[in-house]
Amino acid sequence: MKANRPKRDVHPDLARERLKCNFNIEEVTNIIDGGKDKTLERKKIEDIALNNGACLDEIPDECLSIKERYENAIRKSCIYSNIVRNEMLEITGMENFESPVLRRTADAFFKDISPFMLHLGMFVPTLIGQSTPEQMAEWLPKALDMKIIGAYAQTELGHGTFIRGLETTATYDPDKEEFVLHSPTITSYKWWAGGLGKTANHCVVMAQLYTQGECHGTHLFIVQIRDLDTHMPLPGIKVGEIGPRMGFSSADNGFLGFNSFRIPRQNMLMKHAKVEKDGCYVKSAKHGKLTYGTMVFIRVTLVSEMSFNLSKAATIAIRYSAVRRQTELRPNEPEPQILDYPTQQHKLFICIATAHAFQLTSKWLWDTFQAVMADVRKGNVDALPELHALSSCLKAVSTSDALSHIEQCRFACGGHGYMLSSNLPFIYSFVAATRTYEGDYTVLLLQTARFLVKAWEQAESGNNVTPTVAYLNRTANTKRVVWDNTHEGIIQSFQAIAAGKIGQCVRSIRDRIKSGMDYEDAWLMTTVQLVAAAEAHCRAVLVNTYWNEMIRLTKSSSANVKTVMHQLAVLYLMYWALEKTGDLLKYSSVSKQDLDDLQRRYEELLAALRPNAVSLVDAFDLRDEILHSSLGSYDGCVYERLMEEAQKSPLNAEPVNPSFHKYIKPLMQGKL
Ligand SMILES: CCCCCCCCCCCCCCCCCCCCC/C=C/C(=O)SCCNC(=O)CCNC(=O)[C@H](O)C(C)(C)COP(=O)(O)OP(=O)(O)OC[C@H]1O[C@@H](n2cnc3c(N)ncnc32)[C@H](O)[C@@H]1OP(=O)(O)O
Ligand SMILES: Cc1cc2nc3c(=O)[nH]c(=O)nc-3n(C[C@H](O)[C@H](O)[C@H](O)COP(=O)(O)OP(=O)(O)OC[C@H]3O[C@@H](n4cnc5c(N)ncnc54)[C@H](O)[C@@H]3O)c2cc1C
Repeated sequence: MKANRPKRDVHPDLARERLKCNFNIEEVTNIIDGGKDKTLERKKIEDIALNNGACLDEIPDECLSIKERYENAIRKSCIYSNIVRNEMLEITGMENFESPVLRRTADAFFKDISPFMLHLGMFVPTLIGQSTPEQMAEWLPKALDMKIIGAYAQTELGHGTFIRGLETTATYDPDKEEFVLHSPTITSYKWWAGGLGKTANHCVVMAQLYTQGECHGTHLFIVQIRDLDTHMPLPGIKVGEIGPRMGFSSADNGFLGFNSFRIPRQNMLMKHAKVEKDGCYVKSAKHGKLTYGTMVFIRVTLVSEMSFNLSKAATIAIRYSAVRRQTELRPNEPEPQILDYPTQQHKLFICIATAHAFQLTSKWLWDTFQAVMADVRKGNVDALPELHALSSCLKAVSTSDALSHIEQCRFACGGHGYMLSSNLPFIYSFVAATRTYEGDYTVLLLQTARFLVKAWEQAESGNNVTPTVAYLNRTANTKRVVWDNTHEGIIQSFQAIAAGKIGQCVRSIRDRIKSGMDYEDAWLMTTVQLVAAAEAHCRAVLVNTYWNEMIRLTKSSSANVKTVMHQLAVLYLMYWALEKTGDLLKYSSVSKQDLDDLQRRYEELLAALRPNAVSLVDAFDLRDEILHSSLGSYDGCVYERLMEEAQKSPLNAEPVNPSFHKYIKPLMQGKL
């Protein structure tokens, strides 16, 4: 049911903030969306979804029981998927089913997450990326039409990171032309898959393939797990929900075990390898890791997902900071808006800049991904290692940075930021999971580090390396870069830090080998440094890409938009330079005086951005229905909304709670 919200006048402090804006908000929105057309398309889609849908709940999700929350999420998912199927995909085109607009609009329906998210987010992309044309023709239309609902079951109780260690087996039986899926141990039970517990009737399963007595490693299979009519688990399937967790509370993350469960041979996803009727294994892929393709795809999409989540948190915290007043600066003067405190600006303006940095970088990464995949389709897999290294580190660093900045947004809202009605705790717990899923932070940075060490050795011996590490050709044999406080200088310093750290890792590994260790131990002992080197490389990529994309995308912008976009990018460079002063001192010629100057310029930039702060978050163009926040709505009526939300607490349904008569009164009377 749709709840009606009273229309309120905009809070005078927010109204005054908007009058200070000196740039064209719509132009900035267009840059974020990827062009004027994209903004129009997004707005049209949002109108369709939000004018049709049951987006607001009478009772907040957090006041429902686990079961009620799930059932409500399913109800809304069905409404939303109908709108997606019947109206939105008409606009975006069927091939853009994963469009960020659909993801963004979904937030108006789900404060937390839809149990269908993994169907569209991973099941469908796996069908597209891993099926033969015949398999695609069989499964994809059913999946897009919601005739089947899928999950992605890879992780097991015993293994998430180490995919080669998965224990579920798929053994081919040539007599019946079937695979037999089996979970031999408790640790082999599939665990975590979103939507698997109660919602999905199909799933993609990763299992060790055995045929003709030989194990060929992990492969993907499509498996029906529930009856399409009764929804009962099929015989041989044990499936359920894994229990309450930190977030993801409206989705049914599931477990799944197989007891010699049979599926037809055609259910092995055979784009990159197949098993013939007689059991003969034939590999067609030119790269052994193409079955990991869905993970690479999601890692790429997560960078823009992080921008979106950060833009929500920044909008909430900045609007709140414009209406919140606290502490007299001088006796008898009005209390200032907390946004006037430079410490508050330091917490928050970096969130706006980072949302831009991730958004612009994510578009560039998406284009890179598309280009590499086009090459792969033609049989050229040369660029795959670089894409894997890039998507791994950008996923790791963007999720980790988004998480800590979102926490800063919560700190910036004081006690009220702790309220679920602010939505900051939901955003935080959603993003907290992204640092772990689709590859844990450390594990992915170590993947990037493998690539970097090889690239460093190439550059050291004078060979040209691939574009994202091309800076190694300039810096691999340089000791310290000369400090220069322009944007080019700061970007080069980040590259010098990365090169210096990678070089140090290579030397550590070599020294350890010289002292008698084997390569594996030398690598292991160096992993703390390797993670730091991969993070440094990622920061070098981020600052460079953000800067270049900002310049490219503002070429035809009006002067004030150019200025404000430039200011944000400079803020981003300076913030990270100041965060990494130890590294700068180690790998560049920066002096104490240079760092003091940088600090002063950073503080001046905070002050310069201050008048445009509210308009910069308005430019994210996040409708109240998407923000779900008592603190962040466009009108800024924070206190009215907090009070309104408080009334919805189930504890306020009755003036006296029965526990008073049952426990407190007897306690007071000494009768307990
Ligand atoms: C209509 C309905 C509407 C309903 C409403 C919903 C609306 C929503 C709509 C929008 C949809 C959009 C959704 C977007 C949001 C998405 C949200 C998604 C939520 C996701 C939830 C989570 C899911 C999961 O977590 S799935 C499980 C993921 N698991 C992992 O990531 C595991 C991590 N581990 C690994 O990746 C590997 O094990 C690894 C890489 C660590 C090691 O692998 P290995 O096999 O052991 O390899 P190794 O020996 O170390 O390396 C050998 C060699 O191979 C290279 N390598 C490894 N991986 C790759 C790769 N992927 N590509 C290329 N190369 C690779 C590696 O680098 C080595 O190279 P060399 O050094 O050269 O030897
Ligand atoms: C909300 C949520 C949703 C999920 N959804 C799905 C889903 O839909 N489908 C699915 O298949 N999976 C899903 N997952 C599982 C997820 O992909 C895994 O949890 C993730 O890949 C991490 O693996 P793990 O849990 O085995 O952690 P572990 O690998 O056990 O990590 C534990 C710690 O060990 C460290 N570590 C592990 N290996 C190494 C190493 N080689 N070197 C250094 N340190 C190491 C890690 O850094 C980490 O600190 C989901 C998880 C979450 C939290």
